[in-house]
Amino acid sequence: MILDAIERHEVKRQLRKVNKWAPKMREMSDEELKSQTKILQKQLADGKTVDQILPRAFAAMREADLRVLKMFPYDTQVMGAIVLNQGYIAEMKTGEGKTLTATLALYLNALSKQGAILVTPNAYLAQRDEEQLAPVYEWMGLTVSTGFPKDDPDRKVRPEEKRKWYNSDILYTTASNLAFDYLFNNLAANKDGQYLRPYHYVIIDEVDDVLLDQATSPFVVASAPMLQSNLYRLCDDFVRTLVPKRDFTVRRRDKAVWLTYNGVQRAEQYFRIRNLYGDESREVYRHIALALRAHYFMKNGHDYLVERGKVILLDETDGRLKNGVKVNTGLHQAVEQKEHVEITDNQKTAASITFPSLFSLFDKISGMSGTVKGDEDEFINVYNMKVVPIPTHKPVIRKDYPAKIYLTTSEKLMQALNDAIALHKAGRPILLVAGSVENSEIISELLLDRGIPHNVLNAFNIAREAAIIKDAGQPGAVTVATNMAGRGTDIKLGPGVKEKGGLAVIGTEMLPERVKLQLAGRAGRQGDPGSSQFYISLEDSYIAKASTKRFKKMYRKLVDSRRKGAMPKELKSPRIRFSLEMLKSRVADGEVRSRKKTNKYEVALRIQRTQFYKEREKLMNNTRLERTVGNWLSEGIDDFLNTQPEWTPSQLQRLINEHFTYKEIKVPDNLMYNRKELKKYLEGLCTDILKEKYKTLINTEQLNQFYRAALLTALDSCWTDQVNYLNDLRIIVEPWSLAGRDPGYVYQVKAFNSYQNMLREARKKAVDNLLLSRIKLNKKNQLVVSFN
Ligand SMILES: Nc1ncnc2c1ncn2[C@@H]1O[C@H](COP(=O)(O)OP(=O)(O)OP(=O)(O)O)[C@@H](O)[C@H]1O
Repeated sequence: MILDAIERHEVKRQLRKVNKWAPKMREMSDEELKSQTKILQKQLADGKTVDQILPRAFAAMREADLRVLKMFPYDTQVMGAIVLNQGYIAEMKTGEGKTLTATLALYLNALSKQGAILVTPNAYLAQRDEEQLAPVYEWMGLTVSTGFPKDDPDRKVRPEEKRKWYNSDILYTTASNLAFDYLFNNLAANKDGQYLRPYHYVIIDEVDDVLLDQATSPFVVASAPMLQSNLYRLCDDFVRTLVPKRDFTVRRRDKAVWLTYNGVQRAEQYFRIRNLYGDESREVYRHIALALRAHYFMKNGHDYLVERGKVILLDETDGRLKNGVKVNTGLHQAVEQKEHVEITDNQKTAASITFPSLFSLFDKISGMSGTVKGDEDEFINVYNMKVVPIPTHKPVIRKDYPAKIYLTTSEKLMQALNDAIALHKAGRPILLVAGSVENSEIISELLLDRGIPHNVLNAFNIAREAAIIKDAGQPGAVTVATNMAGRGTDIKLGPGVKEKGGLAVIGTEMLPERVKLQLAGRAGRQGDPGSSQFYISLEDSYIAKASTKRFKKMYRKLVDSRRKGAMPKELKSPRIRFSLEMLKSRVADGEVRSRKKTNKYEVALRIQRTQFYKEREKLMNNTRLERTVGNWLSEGIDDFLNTQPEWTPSQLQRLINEHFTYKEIKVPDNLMYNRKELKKYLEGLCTDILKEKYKTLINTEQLNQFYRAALLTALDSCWTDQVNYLNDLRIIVEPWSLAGRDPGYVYQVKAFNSYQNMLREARKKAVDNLLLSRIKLNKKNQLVVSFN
């Protein structure tokens, strides 16, 4: 509390300073105002700190916002921006104008010419914000860009173009584009393929979505397809024979499912294996776990769609299609098997990163959102970010009615529809929110039956999103949407709508608290009137997923009384309301636990990734690799020789033909078969083979190029295996808890050892690449290397 007070005091002190500058900025001509950018940049160059120039910079940008965008950031918005500059989270209610708030903090932090990035949860918002705000940044002499092609998001982009984006002073992008670019930048074969500069400052818009809700899905870059495993089919068949409870246990709250003793025995019989938990059955166990997850946690129309023979995953929090996200390697394939569609190639993970790891790479990170209340502790503990609440500019007058609860889905929908239609007849625009794509279509049909014209916004018609939102605030407009129309969507009210009571948000499903608040927040923005009303049934999927024995008992009792007829449709008992609250908080706790678990696992990967990328970067920038090559060869040879205590001539011959040269080599008869002599001989052999290769090359630059390609290829392929191993390891260590051991601990030990092994493997692979590769020059005298 005391800290909060100090914080508030500091924010107010800065705000006063900004306001003091305001009249001076107002008097300036446009040219004088624009020249502030150069003046402030010079002040920074002369040694002033960002905090010292904040008042003048904010005041200048604020005046620019007024002149160019015709909006003057309110005091509350300046306060929000001060918090953003401190590297904290500004908690600003929905509709308070976070988009405009960010302009101040981005401008200030871009002045040092190291780049300032604003991350939004989806491309629609990034593009909308960039287009709206580019005029003011450019007016002030800064460059701005989006971090993806605006014409066609799927267009392949060359490194030069990306470099231009990332060199802009200000960049608007999505967290997933940022993650992919980071991974690809670090997979580049040479400097020309890279485009990133060190990360400086980032504002994460809707920070709870990015750092909490999406914290557990890793972003994955895939490489060569793995051999398709028929284990998907076998395990799918097997899982269909299992009986819940007897053979396996499902714990929905943290999405865990495991075989019981009985289930393990059945598996061992079915697959004719001795020990399901043994190393040799690792893959069988993993595929059974995947099949169980596909069957018990992934629901068609909710978690994924099957469209034209393809399974497409849906984002749980915002109902959008997930691009490139794999929930867990292999789950996608397990779902495809369950749905009997063609199984896509399961690709090997070449690189992967989670958002928390990605953002830990920035010098300064800040965030904003309207729904961070209740998660302050997690932000402080995990990210060291304080949450600072910002007052609203005008009081919020939106009416949030308590949820109406029903027994069945159809009762709930009928009531929601009746109420919606009444409001529609009164001329208010309605946003009718469905819990899934499937339900949005059902609601749409019901509306059609009643002759109510409306728009539908779901993952199927994302292309029309901007147009649909534009109409959504007109008098009498009805928009049916999944929770895609949540975060960030700004519905502008049409003429006369305020007088009629503003936008009415009608939710038709029980939702996690933050998603619900975001949806309600589409109405009553900027002090406008508006309302929100949610309709819940005890059959909602949120409830089904989290239900307990006690809850189910209560449900059955209610069904009984309903049969007897004596019950009103709306359930008003405080006990039911209370049980639902309990259920909600249990789900939230489960999510916190699951994030903790993921973060714990991610730590090992994060440390290894940083270390690996550092090594890789060093190799890539080294222009004289002879010494490194010499060391790697020497270590690689040691590793080969260490694989057995004694060597016979025929074994040595085989080693040479497998890893050194395909040619017939005559090993001298007088060679002593001890380690020292063998190593000396093999090193000599390496030198000869390499010398032979050099003859093809024309200069030392080409030699270095060859070395680099050989070593990087070796490192990358071993790293790919390592990332896949770590991914699999998460599932594999789970049964250790049955043996009373902490799976997290087992994971860390195994992960650490495997990194050392990977480095050794890379040395050996490098020997192969250096010696067994074929090199030639093409017609333009460029080097062409082919590895096996
Ligand atoms: N200072 C201002 N003066 C006038 N209008 C403003 C001002 N600031 C914001 N607005 C308007 O308020 C509306 C809401 O702003 P915005 O969409 O940025 O809110 P938000 O805080 O991002 O909401 P959400 O939490 O839903 O993402 C927009 O229409 C914007 O143009």
